Amino acid sequence: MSYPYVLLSAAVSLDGYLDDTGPERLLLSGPADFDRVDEVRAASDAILVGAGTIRADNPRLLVNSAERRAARVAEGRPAYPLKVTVTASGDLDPAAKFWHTGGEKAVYTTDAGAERAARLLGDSAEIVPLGPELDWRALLEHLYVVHGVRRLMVEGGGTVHTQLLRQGLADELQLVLAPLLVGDPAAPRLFGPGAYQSGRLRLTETRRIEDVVLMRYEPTAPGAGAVPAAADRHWLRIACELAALCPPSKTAFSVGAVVVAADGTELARGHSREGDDPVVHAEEAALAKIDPADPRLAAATVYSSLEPCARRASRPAPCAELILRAGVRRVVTAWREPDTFVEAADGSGILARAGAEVVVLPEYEAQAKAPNGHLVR
Ligand SMILES: NC(=O)C1=CN([C@@H]2O[C@H](COP(=O)(O)OP(=O)(O)OC[C@H]3O[C@@H](n4cnc5c(N)ncnc54)[C@H](OP(=O)(O)O)[C@@H]3O)[C@@H](O)[C@H]2O)C=CC1
Ligand SMILES: Nc1c(N[C@@H]2O[C@H](COP(=O)(O)O)[C@@H](O)[C@H]2O)[nH]c(=O)[nH]c1=O
Repeated sequence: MSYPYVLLSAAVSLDGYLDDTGPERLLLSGPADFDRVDEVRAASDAILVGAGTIRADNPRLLVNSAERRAARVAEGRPAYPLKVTVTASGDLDPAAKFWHTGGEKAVYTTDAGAERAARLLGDSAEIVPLGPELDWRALLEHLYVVHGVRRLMVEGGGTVHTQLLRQGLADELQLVLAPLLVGDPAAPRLFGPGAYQSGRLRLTETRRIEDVVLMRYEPTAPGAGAVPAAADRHWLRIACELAALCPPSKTAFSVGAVVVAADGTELARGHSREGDDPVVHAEEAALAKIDPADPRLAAATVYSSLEPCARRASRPAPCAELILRAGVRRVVTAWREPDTFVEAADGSGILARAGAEVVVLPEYEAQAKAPNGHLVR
């Protein structure tokens, strides 16, 4: 399953509101920040808002800068990103600006919502029913596969942001804090109550833009079980970057590994042949840096650019076994082991038979293979 990179964008008041309850849209951003938003839009393949935002704001969601549109066209992309909305009711005003400005539009909805939306909108948008309920993963996969969307900007509102963050589907948050207070409990909030992934997000940037502050965050908590979260991709990418640091070898793979606790805390990382050990494997090196009594291991995830090994000549225990002994029960990898050194190595089988979950994210296979090009076809 491949999804676009999902960027949640919003401006909030000091007391955490997205808007007030007045009839006009509350301008939290200033001119320079709206221009930054325009730039982020121009770098996106699609922009999504919930039906509530269409009803409340009547937005156009355009790339306003002619230069940015021209640059998109010069790159062979449409002048405007695809505009996307979600609705369960299908209650969409056909006169809203959303349908009459910009480029292509798509509506993701339920089977029941699709009927009403089709009746109201005619052919002004593609209408995609996703079953009795709207499944966000199915929506993201459809955008990726059918519309070729690789970068999705989500511009709210709170109902939509809350679901994507809770389900571990947001790769990045870009929040602007505006120096004003709304103070009305009936106003919409950025994130609603409920169960989110645990732990702290990673702050990647802060930037003053006139009188507002842009804060960029990345969720860090691994997914649970077989279901990948956006942070799983981040950590697997790090494992692949570590693989590129390995001293080259003609007789062993170059692999990187990271061990991450359920709350997104990195416990250790390692790569093949690191330090003075010419045969150490990435997972072995990473696990050796963690106290075996660390209680976080039981709910941790091991990210390994290559499937953990099943058999070893140079050491008594293969990495699949070391992972199980450490108590880890979730592994995310990019690439199943080819027959180069061991016939039918099946580290995933060893792990799965012992009750561990093995998640393969094939979109990172090329990156995991890159430092091993001389060993595989
Ligand atoms: N400051 C900022 O940066 C921003 C502020 N805003 C503000 O936020 C407010 C709107 O936020 P909010 O009311 O939360 O609305 P949303 O834009 O999040 O839209 C919510 C609607 O989207 C549809 N929807 C959401 N999730 C699902 C799902 N899982 N399945 C099916 N349909 C779904 C439903 O539509 P339906 O009811 O049709 O079934 C739902 O009522 C406005 O006041 C707006 O001004 C919005 C964006 C950015
Ligand atoms: N009020 C507000 C935002 N609101 C967002 O901007 C959308 C309007 O887009 P457009 O009609 O194209 O100008 C609106 O629907 C909502 O998603 N965004 C921000 O960055 N800062 C703000 O202060």
